This record gives sequence, structure tokens and C-alpha cells, in this order.
Amino acid sequence: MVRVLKIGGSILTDKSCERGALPMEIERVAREVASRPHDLVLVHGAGSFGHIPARQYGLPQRFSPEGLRVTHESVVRLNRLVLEALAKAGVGALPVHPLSCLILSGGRIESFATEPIKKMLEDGIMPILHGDVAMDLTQRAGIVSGDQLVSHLARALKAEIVAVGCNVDGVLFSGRPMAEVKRSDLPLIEGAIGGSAGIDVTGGMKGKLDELLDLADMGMSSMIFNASKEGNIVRALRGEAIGTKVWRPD
Ligand SMILES: Nc1ncnc2c1ncn2[C@@H]1O[C@H](COP(=O)(O)OP(=O)(O)OP(=O)(O)O)[C@@H](O)[C@H]1O
Ligand SMILES: C=C(C)CCOP(=O)(O)O
Repeated sequence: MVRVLKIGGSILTDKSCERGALPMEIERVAREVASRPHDLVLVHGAGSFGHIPARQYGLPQRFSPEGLRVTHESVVRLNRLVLEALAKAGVGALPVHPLSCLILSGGRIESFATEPIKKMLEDGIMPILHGDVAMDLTQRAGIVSGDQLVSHLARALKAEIVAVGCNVDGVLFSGRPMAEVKRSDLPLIEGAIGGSAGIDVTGGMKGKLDELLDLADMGMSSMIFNASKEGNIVRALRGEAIGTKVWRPD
């Protein structure tokens, strides 16, 4: 039973501060992930390691080879911190950098070589992906969010559990987390779904919900939950209902 878990950059970093890693949080996340490591693909957000350089170089609107390099190198640094914490927690994990294994078209994943990920899972290794810069067939280069990776991988791997952790209790409406969101709810709640509170180039909660509603349209449910609360990652990995379920009624 494959599970795809994303841990948002808002958990691992301080999104208002360049390369503002939160080592204690990274270690806690690693410990929680280590409690249920089997058949798990972990995706993490870029946080301040990605969004700040991307904003500085005008990505994704502006084409900047230097901006692509600097942003990629920076998110790889965060990826390394996550890998080190996982190794310390006893998890056998390997990095998978989206820049090197997928291509976009108009900002959407056009093709993605997922064979290495499948093979890692088969052999008991946890693949660790991250939001990244990527080459784009129609607009030279762009950005692929961890949320888009989750939606694509969930489909490619036929995941049974899809969970996206961020720093809020789910999709908030009138100040409270919604138990569930369906596409038909959008007209009512759209005005209340916004971008990130920090520096962000991938749309905050709006971007997340768009990706997960696309997944729901294919009949796959997911959960947006608060990964800053200790124990919630373990619960999400068990498939417990926490936060907001994004789904499509049959
Ligand atoms: N209606 C809403 N409900 C919940 N969060 C919302 C809403 N509207 C806007 N947000 C913002 O979206 C943020 C979550 O998105 P964000 O992209 O910052 O998280 P992340 O996935 O952890 O980050 P990253 O993109 O670095 O991985 C919340 O912290 C909040 O500020
Ligand atoms: C900003 C970059 C490079 C990737 C964004 O990925 P996200 O943090 O998952 O939205």
C-alpha cells in the first residue's frame, strides 16, 4: 500500500527568512516519519530555501539560468538536511531531484521518469522529493511545487494514502478548518482561500487545493492536515481523518 506524504516548507523552515531551516522541526518530522516508513514516498516543500531565491530571480516568469541554478542548489541543501535527519532516525532514504527526472509543459508535468522511485519502494528505500525548478517545453523553465508532485505521484503509484501537511489545521473557512472540501464547494469558499503568509511563488493554500482537487477529480482522496502538531504525521500515515479531506463523491 503506497502512501505519499508531503511536508510543507512552512513546517521545515521559517518562510520569511532566507535559508531559515528549523532543525528541531526537521528532526521531529524525521522521527514521526520513521515510525511508519514502509512504502512511503516523502515530498517536502521548498520553504524559504526555494521561494525566496525564486522570488529574487523573478522565477518562474523570468528565464534566468543563474536563478535556476541558485534556487535548485538551495532546495537541494534543504533536501540534504531532511535526508540527514532521516538517516539519524534510522530511515533508509535516497534523494530524487525533480529537475533531473521530469519536464514541464506550460508549468504542468508533461513527463516524469518514476521508475527509480518505484524501484526504491520495491527495495525498501524511501524516495525523498522536493519542490524544485524544472525545464519547461513551452516556457523554457518553471517551478514544480511539491503539491503538484504529490498529485502526479499519487496517480502514478496508485497511492492509497495521500496526506499533505502544512502549518494550519486544514482548509480554513470562517476561521475554522473544514472537515471536507469537494469541487462543488469552491464557489462558496473560493474567496477565503488565499496564498501563503510567507514569501511564496506557488500559491499557498490556493495552489495546494487546486492540485488536490485535480486528484479528487480522478477519484483519489487526500488530506490536508497540520503537521506542526506533534503526532499528526503518525496519524496521517495511519490514514486517520485529521484536517480537511479533499474528495469527490461518487
Ligand atoms: N483558507 C485558508 N486556509 C488555510 N490556509 C490558508 C488559507 N488561505 C491562505 N492560507 C495560507 O496558506 C498557508 C499554507 O500554504 P503554504 O504554501 O505556505 O504551505 P506549505 O505547503 O507548508 O509551504 P511550501 O509551499 O513551502 O511547501 C497557510 O499558512 C496560510 O497562511
Ligand atoms: C520554489 C520552489 C523552487 C519550489 C516550490 O515548491 P513548494 O514549496 O512545494 O511550493
